[in-house]
Amino acid sequence: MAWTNYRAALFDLDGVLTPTTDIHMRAWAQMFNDYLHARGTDDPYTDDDYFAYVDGRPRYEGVACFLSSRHINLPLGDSSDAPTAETIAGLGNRKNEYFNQVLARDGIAPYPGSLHLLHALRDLGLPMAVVSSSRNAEAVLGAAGIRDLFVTVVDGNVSRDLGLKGKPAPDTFLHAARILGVEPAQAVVLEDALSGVAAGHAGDFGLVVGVDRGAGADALRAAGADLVVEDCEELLP
Ligand SMILES: O=P(O)(O)OC[C@H]1O[C@@H](O)[C@H](O)[C@@H](O)[C@@H]1O
Repeated sequence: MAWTNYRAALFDLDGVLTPTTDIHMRAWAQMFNDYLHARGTDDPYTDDDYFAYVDGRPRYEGVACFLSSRHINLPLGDSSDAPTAETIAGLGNRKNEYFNQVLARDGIAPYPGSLHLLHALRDLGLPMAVVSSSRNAEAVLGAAGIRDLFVTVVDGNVSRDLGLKGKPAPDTFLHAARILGVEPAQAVVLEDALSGVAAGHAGDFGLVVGVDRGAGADALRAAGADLVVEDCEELLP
């Protein structure tokens, strides 16, 4: 990987730097299946639903996208909704409780290959940012002990405060590139979610790397990945 051709690296977090996708996936499955069961629906929520409708999107957009695939219409509600509320925000908050319980109980460590790559890029002096839809990104980076490696973290909170469109729109990646002072063509985007790869592609970034943690190499390429790897270790300079 010729990193000297680029001036910045923009990393997605969940599934690229930390194995938090597994925690998110389990939390989503528990929440959606409990909810579908309570509605008396036979057709369960599956991992395929996660990759198609939820992965990489901001929390409430993931809820809305999945429910709409099942023709279930709920009011949006508000982020202050109780986790018991039958609203899009309430269901998202319910999932967030499960996520935080597991994070607090089990902690999180970065993928070893990702940590090697981060250290190698730091040694090259390449500025790095995290661009995550998650509103838990700072907590995950802190728990993983890697927050200091990044100039900036554009997460779900920053994006909400600035009114940026979430992935698959390119806005959050473009915002991070602006903070790092580079043109999109000079930056590499690293993503595991189809929505995130699509965001990198839409932003005309110099290189969009798909990290295949389950979405599938063909699907990542179809979403706009220029290169697909199974682990960030393959990207060492
Ligand atoms: O609910 P959070 O922590 O704000 O995260 C929103 C989304 O953030 C993304 O980074 C994850 O890939 C998704 O699984 C998650 O649903």
